[in-house]
Amino acid sequence: MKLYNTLTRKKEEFIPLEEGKVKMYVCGPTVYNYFHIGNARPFIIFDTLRRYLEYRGYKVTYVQNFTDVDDKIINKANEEKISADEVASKYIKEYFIDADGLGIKRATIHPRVTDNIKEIIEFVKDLENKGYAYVVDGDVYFDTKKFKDYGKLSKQNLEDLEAGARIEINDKKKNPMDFVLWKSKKEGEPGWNSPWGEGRPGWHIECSVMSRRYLGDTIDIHAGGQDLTFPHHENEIAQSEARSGNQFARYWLHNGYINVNNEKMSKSKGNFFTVRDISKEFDLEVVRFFMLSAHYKNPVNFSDEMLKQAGAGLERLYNTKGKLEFLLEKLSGNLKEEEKNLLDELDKYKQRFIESMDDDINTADAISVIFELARFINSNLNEESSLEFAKRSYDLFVELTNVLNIVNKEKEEALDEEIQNLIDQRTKAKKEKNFALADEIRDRLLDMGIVLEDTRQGTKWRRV
Ligand SMILES: Nc1ncnc2c1ncn2[C@@H]1O[C@H](COP(=O)(O)OP(=O)(O)OP(=O)(O)O)[C@@H](O)[C@H]1O
Ligand SMILES: [Zn+2]
Repeated sequence: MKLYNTLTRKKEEFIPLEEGKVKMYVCGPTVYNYFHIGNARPFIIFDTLRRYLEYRGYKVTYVQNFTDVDDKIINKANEEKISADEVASKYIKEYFIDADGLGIKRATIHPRVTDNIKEIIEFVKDLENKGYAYVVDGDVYFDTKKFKDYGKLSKQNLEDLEAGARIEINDKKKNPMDFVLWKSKKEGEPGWNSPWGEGRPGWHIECSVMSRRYLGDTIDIHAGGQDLTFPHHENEIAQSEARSGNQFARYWLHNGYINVNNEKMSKSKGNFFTVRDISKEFDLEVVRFFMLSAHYKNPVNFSDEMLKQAGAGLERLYNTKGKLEFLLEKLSGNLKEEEKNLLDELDKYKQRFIESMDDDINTADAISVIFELARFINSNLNEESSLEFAKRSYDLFVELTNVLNIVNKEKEEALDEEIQNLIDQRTKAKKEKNFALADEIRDRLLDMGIVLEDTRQGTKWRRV
């Protein structure tokens, strides 16, 4: 399997450190609000990578953190006159409601920063002892000049970074690119005792610490949105590698942006849609399907129209599954002679699906293969087929859709009453010579798996 590694700017063969096992860390949400469709992208994409790795037989340990101490959380707590911990706990609960709706599997561990303060202090202390950190008035900074590889992920050297940086004036830092590891406590903020006085951790240190605590000094995959490459991930590398002397993460994966009118969806710009709001109008499985329909590195423009299209595509796959389930109940018998060649064709879909996913988790191509499989099933399976062939087709369809965790909800069958109602509308339309409407209703019924037969006694129907 190949993955595009931001560190080398190349698609590389994925070889885990330990055979058969994958250690993976994904930067999680800052919990002060419902998360938006842009934030949902890394959660869905890297959940899919994890599911695919598991499908290929790896044992995956998957860590996704919650940033539960941060300026934005503190501001929200002060606005609402509750504690930062209450804000974070509320939105962690809400996170899981939306993540479940999106079909995102729980991480092996979902650590919170505030449960790791002791480990963070120890880590910062180590950096200080090794000469990579300095203290000014109770703040601790990382000394970027001391870490010779600084800039290796974002491929910029320190001088260029400094020249291009629009960094706030801060007289306490020795160099503009230095970043805070520990911040002294200010009025109205939560704080913990430390060797440098009361304070709280900076942002970047949490991921270095939690990744090390739960996965070890060197991990296989570290992932997040493209905006995290610099400075967040660059700083994580500096902290972790300065401390351990070993490589931190071997494969760095970054997803592209979800945009609105070609601008990154973000909380600060206000151009965002929360998953919670979208869930009032769409089944969240449609959002998952929409995300997986594009390659994860490509930018994607988000709109209602795109979601509707994704919904229609998903519906087609449900219809194929419905047809297969119907046939499984009806058919009998072993493979027929003429079906033997078709079995080879079935297997080709599986191979092509695997090839697509092996190519830097190309879910867009993998979904195209599933659509082709659906077309194959629709044209090669009917009431004359054998049960065995229907079963093989069904098993493959379910196997592939399960890897992406799509098309696996129980859909209610269209009710007879609803069908009769549509047939009556069509009969009326035909009487009124509105043939376009009549045809439209017939096609709609066909999409629901219902075939009409006009007889002298009136219109009869049956399931496909
Ligand atoms: N528009 C977007 N498209 C794709 N990924 C995004 C987008 N916005 C944020 N992300 C990713 O979402 C994840 C969660 O990050 P976090 O909760 O810190 O959001 P954020 O970066 O504060 O969001 P915002 O940019 O809206 O303030 C990160 O991996 C981040 O890179
Ligand atoms: Zn992180």
